[in-house]
Amino acid sequence: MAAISSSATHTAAAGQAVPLLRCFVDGAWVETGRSFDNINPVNGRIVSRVCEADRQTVDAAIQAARRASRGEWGRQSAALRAAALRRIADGIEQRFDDFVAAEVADTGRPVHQARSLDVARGIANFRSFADLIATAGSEMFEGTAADGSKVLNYVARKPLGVVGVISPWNLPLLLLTWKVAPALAMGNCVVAKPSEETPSSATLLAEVIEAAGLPAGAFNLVHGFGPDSAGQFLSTSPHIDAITFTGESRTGSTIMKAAAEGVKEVSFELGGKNAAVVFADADFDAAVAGVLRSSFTNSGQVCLCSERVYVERPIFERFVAALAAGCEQLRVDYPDAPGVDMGPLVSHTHRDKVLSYYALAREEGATVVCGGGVPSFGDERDQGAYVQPTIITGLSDNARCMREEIFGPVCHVSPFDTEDEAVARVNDSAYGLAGCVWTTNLSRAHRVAAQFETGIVWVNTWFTRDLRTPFGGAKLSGLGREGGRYSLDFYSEISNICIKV
Ligand SMILES: NC(=O)c1ccc[n+]([C@@H]2O[C@H](COP(=O)([O-])OP(=O)(O)OC[C@H]3O[C@@H](n4cnc5c(N)ncnc54)[C@H](O)[C@@H]3O)[C@@H](O)[C@H]2O)c1
Ligand SMILES: O=C/C=C/C=C(\O)C(=O)O
Repeated sequence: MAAISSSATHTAAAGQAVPLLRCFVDGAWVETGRSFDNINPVNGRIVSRVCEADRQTVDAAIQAARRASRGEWGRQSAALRAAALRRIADGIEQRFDDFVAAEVADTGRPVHQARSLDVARGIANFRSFADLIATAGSEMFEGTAADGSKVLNYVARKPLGVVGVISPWNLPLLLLTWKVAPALAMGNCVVAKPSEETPSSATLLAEVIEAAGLPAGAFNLVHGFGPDSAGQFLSTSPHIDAITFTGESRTGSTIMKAAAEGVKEVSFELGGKNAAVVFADADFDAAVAGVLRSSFTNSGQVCLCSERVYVERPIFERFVAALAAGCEQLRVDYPDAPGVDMGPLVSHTHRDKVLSYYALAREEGATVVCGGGVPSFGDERDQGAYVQPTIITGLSDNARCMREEIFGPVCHVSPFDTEDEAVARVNDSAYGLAGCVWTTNLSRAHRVAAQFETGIVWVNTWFTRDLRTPFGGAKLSGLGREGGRYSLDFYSEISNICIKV
């Protein structure tokens, strides 16, 4: 288990001592009257106990952030804020193994993924926004007043003030820092509420930010759940200036209703039902490997994963056979097992949701090409939240399994005959987050990608990220874009100043 130095000790029901993860408010570690178990999904054992922030604790965090936003942090120069972000990045790097252990304990993901993706991106997120604010200029327009004298118009960016950050459990550190880094970079103060499923790396982040010497109140961490808990207390508070949220679309809708009350700025990264389209002219082996990655990475618990795969008919049977062969070779195992490809789902609750879709697929008439159940290990992992990676075919596009986000290691493969048919079927979705196109025809790549009603399209690759680009979804998949200057715009109050020279 990670060395979470800020934790106290809790005696669990079975009598064993486990860490008690605390909230971080106004520069102090705070215990609250209520707490909840944090469970390791590999074996169902308790990892730690977590303090649940009540309304008073959340309000205290918001008030501390407000004081700090009126203090030095909000007035810091961009150079000093960039230096602070770099200290945070360095602090994560120095405790790299602690962060890896935290992510693995909470999620059961492969250690190699926690190293190469989750923690690496936590560092990169802070460094990329430090670099950006250190070099980002602003706009200036020269003009002429009515009396003929010269006027200068320039754009000024000021902090919004207090930003609420609510993040999900699937890529805990990556997604929390993807919001916290730009929010702090732009001089805001933050109250962060990580998912109740994954509190450990967020707690370590608070330790690193504390050690980096940011003023008390600049960053606050409140643990808890959504409804009637810290998430709701934060998102409905009239004393925050903006809310940035990543999670399910229906949760986003709930938060948006609350934000409407005070006309709060919102940025939403929500659900998806992403499609991959494989043309007959694709590099066959690359497409098979790419769809295996885009369907089963992180046990399918990535918002960008392909749950719908459309394959041009001439190669459909061969592609399904090759994909199934690859799926059956995926190693489902302990996080540190040699060659492990996939760990458990994040919780028993989520496993039951995914298994309910495996059952629904059968009810809707699907053919289960491989997987479709729960692996049997004959050891403690049978008390974990493992499911088999699964491929299904044979459903109509109107089936629930083709329209609802499952968020597990499963994809449905359908044949198509024409490019226009493929595009129409991809876009026939309430979601619009990401898409993938596999083809060696350059004109077709550009033509098809431009027609996807999604915020992101990858061609002959997947989840390749340039942090300067706009990231976000259309339709039910989100509101706004973050990344590069798009984040600077969201996390700033932008004003125009006109000076008669
Ligand atoms: N678009 C993206 O970039 C992106 C990235 C990752 C995950 N996601 C989506 O997130 C979902 C999985 O994450 P999840 O299960 O944690 O989502 P979720 O909506 O259940 O919870 C997300 C966060 O919101 C909090 N929350 C829940 N209800 C709330 C409420 N009423 N008020 C305030 N806060 C509330 C939770 O405690 C958690 O911290 C999937 O739909 C996935 O597609 C999207
Ligand atoms: O599960 C969704 C993954 C989101 C990834 C990002 O937000 C990113 O790569 O910046």
